[in-house]
Amino acid sequence: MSGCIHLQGERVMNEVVKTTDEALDVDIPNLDVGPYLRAEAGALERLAAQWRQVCEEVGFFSIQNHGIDPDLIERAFAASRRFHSLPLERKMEIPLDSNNVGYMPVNASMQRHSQVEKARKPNYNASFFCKLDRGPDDPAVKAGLPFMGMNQWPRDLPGFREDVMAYQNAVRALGQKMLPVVARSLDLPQDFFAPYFDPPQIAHRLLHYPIRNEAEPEQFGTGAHTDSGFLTFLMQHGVSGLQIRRRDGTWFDVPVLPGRFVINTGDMLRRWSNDRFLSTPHRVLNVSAVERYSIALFFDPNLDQLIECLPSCQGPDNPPKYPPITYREYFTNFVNANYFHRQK
Ligand SMILES: O=C(O)CCC(=O)C(=O)O
Ligand SMILES: [Fe+2]
Repeated sequence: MSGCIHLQGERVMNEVVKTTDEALDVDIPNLDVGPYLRAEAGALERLAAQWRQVCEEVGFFSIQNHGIDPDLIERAFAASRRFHSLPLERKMEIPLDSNNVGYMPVNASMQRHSQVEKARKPNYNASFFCKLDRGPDDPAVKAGLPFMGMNQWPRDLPGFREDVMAYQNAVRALGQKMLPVVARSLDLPQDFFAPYFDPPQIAHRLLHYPIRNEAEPEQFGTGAHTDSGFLTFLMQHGVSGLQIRRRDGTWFDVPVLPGRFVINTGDMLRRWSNDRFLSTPHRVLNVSAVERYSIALFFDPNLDQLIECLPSCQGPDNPPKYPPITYREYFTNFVNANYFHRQK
């Protein structure tokens, strides 16, 4: 199987990918980021060319040789299992708050922001959300800036915060390292994105998909949607369920790729790039007989930066399609539409 995955990655790289449908016949494309991270000569430009192709044609891909310690990943999943195994009352001591951090039980959100298809049922996943771990003296916390407050941590769960934050810090650092690749893939100077991610807006989500009631049709763990931001780094853990929509409207089952991150590009990058990069619809259906765990880290621009059509994605024949917007405005609309606690 892994040979097959590798060959598929090469096929996608060596031939021109024509459509999402063709690209998604066996696997999502895979990019080896190792040579770039080792600073090998020419690796940045080679990776940027591959990155451009998969973002223009598929919007979803995996990466290998990303340098994140497998033990750290295991510890993060162990922490997630320990948290989600707590009694509901314990988890509800830290309910998802106005900054969108804390615990959200099943059936407490619905993909209403999505243009993909009309959501008919709430999402059947429970999630622990956290962001950058700001302290009480952080200027953003003191100023009460929305979505930039302090995290809510469960009591009496030794090591949970440490393991979750170690994972977040590692993936965040990887996100920062990918910025020059995204910049070069869009024909921009390497350091173009740096000021927009100083610091980034992080949403870190430990997802738990309980076993589904098979009698319930359309009981999606996560309904069809596109992600709101820039890059999503997803780690699955043994159990599949993620599906990507092909252009013909059929759904492709993403295999579980041990140790590899699945990366997808989100709405803000699509808009920033004047629709050059995709924000591909996806959903989760846990058809297995076991619970599913995944960890999503949304690596997004600073909320207060103005996102204006990139200079390399416009021209006389290709005027900007969207007015400038802050990520704060876009994200606030997204959260208000999708999360029930925002409607109270
Ligand atoms: O759990 C997954 O595999 C995907 C989750 C997802 O798409 C999301 O949280 O936006
Ligand atoms: Fe998503």
